[in-house]
Amino acid sequence: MSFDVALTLKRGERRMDYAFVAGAGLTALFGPSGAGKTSLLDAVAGLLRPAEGRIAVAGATLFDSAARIDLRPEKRRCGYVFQDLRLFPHRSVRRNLEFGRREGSTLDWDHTLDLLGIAGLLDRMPATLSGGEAQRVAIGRALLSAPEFLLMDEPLASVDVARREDILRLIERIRDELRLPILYVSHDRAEVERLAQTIVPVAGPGIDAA
Ligand SMILES: Nc1ncnc2c1ncn2[C@@H]1O[C@H](COP(=O)(O)OP(=O)(O)OP(=O)(O)O)[C@@H](O)[C@H]1O
Repeated sequence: MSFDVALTLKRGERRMDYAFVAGAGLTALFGPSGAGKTSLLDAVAGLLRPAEGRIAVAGATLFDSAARIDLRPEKRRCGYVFQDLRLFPHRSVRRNLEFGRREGSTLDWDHTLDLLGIAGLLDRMPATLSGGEAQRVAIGRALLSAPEFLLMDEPLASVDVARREDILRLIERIRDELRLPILYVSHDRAEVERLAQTIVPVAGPGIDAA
């Protein structure tokens, strides 16, 4: 199993329940705005503590309330591509990529730059990048941390229509060549149907309340 999740998150007054298992490849969390997709990625990354439940990725238990397991974020070995990218604005692309870099990555530095087509951007500052370029740098930073799996939150959100296809193909290559399990958030059905081996509908708290 790539992802084996059964848990409850509480945010304010809201309670969100998730339960799914997924095999190899890309698993898409699909649902409307506010349904709780980003909250789940944060929980898998170890940035948001579940009220209860269990999270296992590729056979490793990251969180299990019953067994009192709660690995620290840096022990979870995930590459997280945030929805807002979170590149460091005062650091060059090179220094952004070096941050969190870890030896043992499936791809070395040169191959990563090559795969992403970002070798020519190393001396640029994030504010000077287009949406698509910034997205590729954020994906590069995640890959260079030698992750065991990837979390990607709406990676096409800040990419203009003309560059969408490039990023879609890139994500397909990461999925097929690196074979990392990917948990991917989107609210676009066509995108999800193209990319995902497993689709997990996230209905959100509105359904619970009904
Ligand atoms: N820091 C927070 N404190 C309290 N409630 C929060 C917090 N962040 C999110 N929420 C609530 O949790 C619920 C799920 O939010 P979340 O961001 O996970 O949804 P989402 O499906 O990722 O939405 P979107 O597609 O708009 O990013 C929402 O009702 C939201 O208002």
